[in-house]
Amino acid sequence: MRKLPPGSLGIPIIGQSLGLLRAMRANTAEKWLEERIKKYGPISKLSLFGKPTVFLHGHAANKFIFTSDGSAITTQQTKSIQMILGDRNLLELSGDDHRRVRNALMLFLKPESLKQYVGKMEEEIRKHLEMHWLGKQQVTVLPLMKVLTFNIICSLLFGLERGARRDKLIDCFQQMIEGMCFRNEEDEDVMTEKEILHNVMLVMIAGHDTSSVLITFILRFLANEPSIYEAVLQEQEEISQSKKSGEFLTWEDLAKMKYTWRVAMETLRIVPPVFGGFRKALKDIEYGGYLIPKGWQIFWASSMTQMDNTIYSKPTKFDPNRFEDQASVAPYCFVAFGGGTHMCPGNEFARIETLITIHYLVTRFTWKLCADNSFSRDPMPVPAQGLPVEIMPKKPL
Ligand code: HEM
Repeated sequence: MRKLPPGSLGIPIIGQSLGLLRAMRANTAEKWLEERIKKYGPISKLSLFGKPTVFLHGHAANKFIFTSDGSAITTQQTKSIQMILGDRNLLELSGDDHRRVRNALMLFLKPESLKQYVGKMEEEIRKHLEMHWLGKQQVTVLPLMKVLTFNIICSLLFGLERGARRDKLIDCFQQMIEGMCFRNEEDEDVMTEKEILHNVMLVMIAGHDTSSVLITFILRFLANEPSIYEAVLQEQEEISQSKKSGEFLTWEDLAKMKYTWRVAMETLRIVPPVFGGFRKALKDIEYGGYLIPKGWQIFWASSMTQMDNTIYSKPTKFDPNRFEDQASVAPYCFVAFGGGTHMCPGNEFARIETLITIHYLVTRFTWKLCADNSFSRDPMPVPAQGLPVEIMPKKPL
């Protein structure tokens, strides 16, 4: 007879939701989960957001969740996310429906399309720095990065100005819309109007909130780690010096920003913007000797795997060189972008906007932190006071 995982479902409806939310606000959610793991092991039951839940910890569990075939485990978001994004967004879809909608979205997010956006993103970043950073002595980074990443995603999705660059971009965007509005052999629309709307909403939200947190925390780590800052600066100065004044960055320049991307990955490891996620068991599942009953929620947490000292030595140390040889990072151990069929399709987009922004920030400004290093989760990480910094310009934009 298979048994349920250890742990308690807590009081009806509320269960442990308040405890976890409180811990997230206080930035002690990792500790909260660690205590569970110590007490019950890597598989335990609890009750979150009104549903019986099994919390699974570790890279083997990540693999199990991300690679499970759609007939056993499906994605499921909390009611509040469903209400904001609608029930036909990618995160809610599985199987053929998910493949169809995701393929349409990938027309916009694939590397060949992304190559066209480098100049457009750079324009947005320069404009942003001119408007919000130049001439200021102090800025608050997180809200500004939210404005920037929102403007980038809006400008790429909707705000195409006249000119040769627009003509190029419009082709890509048109491809995405055509992909979404494509008709199959039976002359049916590949995506319904509702799916187009729900997924544009998803890209707008998923595409700016996460990257803004990443860029903000990179700035915080760079301010605290002078030798790492120097190495990033050197990499970016070399690229800057190879260009004529005002010349745009190219796809090849971005490929040279290897160390800067390692810094970004280490930031994503220690402060993943997405703490974890939810799935739902579609049938009774056996895992690790326990039963996960049909209909129960499954909860995974990226932070827990990425701070596991059996995977990353001295996990609290900020060390970008861990990612020098990316092949040495075992599968399902770096899950800031998730994994499997629902793995973030915007990871390359995020990489490009992050690298260009950091390029401009380190080559044009220096900054000093004006608040302590604490942060809370809401549910995304929010640094103390939004990360106010004192800034000094180095050279014109
Ligand atoms: C640092 C930046 C980012 C991080 C850390 C991040 C993280 C994630 C994670 C963890 C998931 C998987 C959720 C799950 O499996 O439950 C996800 C999914 C998704 N992300 Fe991102 N993301 C980032 C940037 C972006 C950007 C820039 C876009 C779009 C331009 C985007 C669009 C999406 C979409 C559409 C999904 C749903 C995919 C699916 O269900 O098939 N993300 N993201």
